[in-house]
Amino acid sequence: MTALSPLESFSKLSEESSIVSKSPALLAIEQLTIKLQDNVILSALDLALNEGEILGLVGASGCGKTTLLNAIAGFSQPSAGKMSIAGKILNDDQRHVPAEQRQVGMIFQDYALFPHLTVKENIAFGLSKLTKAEQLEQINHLLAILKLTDYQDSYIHQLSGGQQQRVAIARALAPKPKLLLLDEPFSNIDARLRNELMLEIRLLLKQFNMTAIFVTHNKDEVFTFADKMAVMAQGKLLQFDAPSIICQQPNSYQVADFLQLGSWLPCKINLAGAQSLLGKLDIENSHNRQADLVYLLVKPANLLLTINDSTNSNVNSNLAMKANAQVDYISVTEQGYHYYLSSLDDVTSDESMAFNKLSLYSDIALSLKQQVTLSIKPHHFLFFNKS
Ligand SMILES: Nc1ncnc2c1ncn2[C@@H]1O[C@H](COP(=O)(O)OP(=O)(O)OP(=O)(O)O)[C@@H](O)[C@H]1O
Repeated sequence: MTALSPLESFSKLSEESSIVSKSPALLAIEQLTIKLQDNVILSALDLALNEGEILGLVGASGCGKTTLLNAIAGFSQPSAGKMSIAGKILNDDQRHVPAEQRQVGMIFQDYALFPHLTVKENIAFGLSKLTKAEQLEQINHLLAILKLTDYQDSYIHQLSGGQQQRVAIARALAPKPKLLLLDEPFSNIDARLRNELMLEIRLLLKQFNMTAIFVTHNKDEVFTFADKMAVMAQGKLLQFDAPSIICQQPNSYQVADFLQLGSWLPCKINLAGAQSLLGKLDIENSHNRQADLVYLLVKPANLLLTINDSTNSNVNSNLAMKANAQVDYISVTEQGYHYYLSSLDDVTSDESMAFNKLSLYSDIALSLKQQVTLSIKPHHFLFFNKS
């Protein structure tokens, strides 16, 4: 996850906790269905965004993220559903407001800036309805806020990727849209600069109280940039909430698995608790949720590692414990060694309980195929059905 300073985390959390809806949604989408060449691409999708909120849209390739942006921008016509911005209906059974009348700005992945125009001329594009004096005032204001004044007469190829992106944002903000759509805005930015730029642009959008939706393949960008997160799969919205809530309480196996919130331990729940190859897990109300086979979401920090090595004095008390896992994969990361562990063949008679790719970070150096003992720290267990 992209690291935030404590202050940034605090301010982001305060913002997240204050996003409770008090006024009608700026963007309201109800039961939106889009068919392209007779294929249903978006299916009965509901979404509401308040003024000033930034939404990060994630989902596997082909799930319909760009199709949703295009529908909001007015580039494609829904086959059913209703959509409105600031109370103005854009689409319903009778209406389809054309793109140019929607007050929606769009920033494309490659920015689509005009190479033959200067920075200033690029920003002026779309301001033709204003007088020359009004245009100049608006352009100078944006140049100053986006720190582009010194580059106003430069051509696009003379700018860095980050500067080009700021021009694209200035051009999109110039006509004062009610909603800004950004398709993978950070994918062309050098990883080293990305975090800094995201925080800068987030602050800027907040200054304008701009409502925005951005598409990304990188969930870490959502944590840094967005107030809300929408997880999509196969044209449907799986979960929509603040990113911190989705991380702590994913609503399905699919969401937790897509966001890689942890790894999976098969368990069987009966009156005694949850049975797994890492021992019995005490859970509340297990009589309410007896289930054949469920999957426990295991965050790396909740796994405890014991080395099965008689020379290690720290683990003498555990010498009687039998190894239940082996190391399958090792990499070195900032958080220590990263291991994938799988269950040993002889620890279960039931294949369905076997685990693999349990993810664990540790400072202890292990070798491939080394046998270890794993256990789970007691915590609020999250179990999911796979289907
Ligand atoms: N013009 C079109 N005609 C028919 N099908 C289309 C058209 N455009 C997109 N699709 C299909 O719609 C589905 C969703 O595409 P879309 O581009 O919205 O996905 P995405 O989530 O943005 O993907 P990616 O993350 O790869 O950009 C895909 O299966 C795609 O093949």
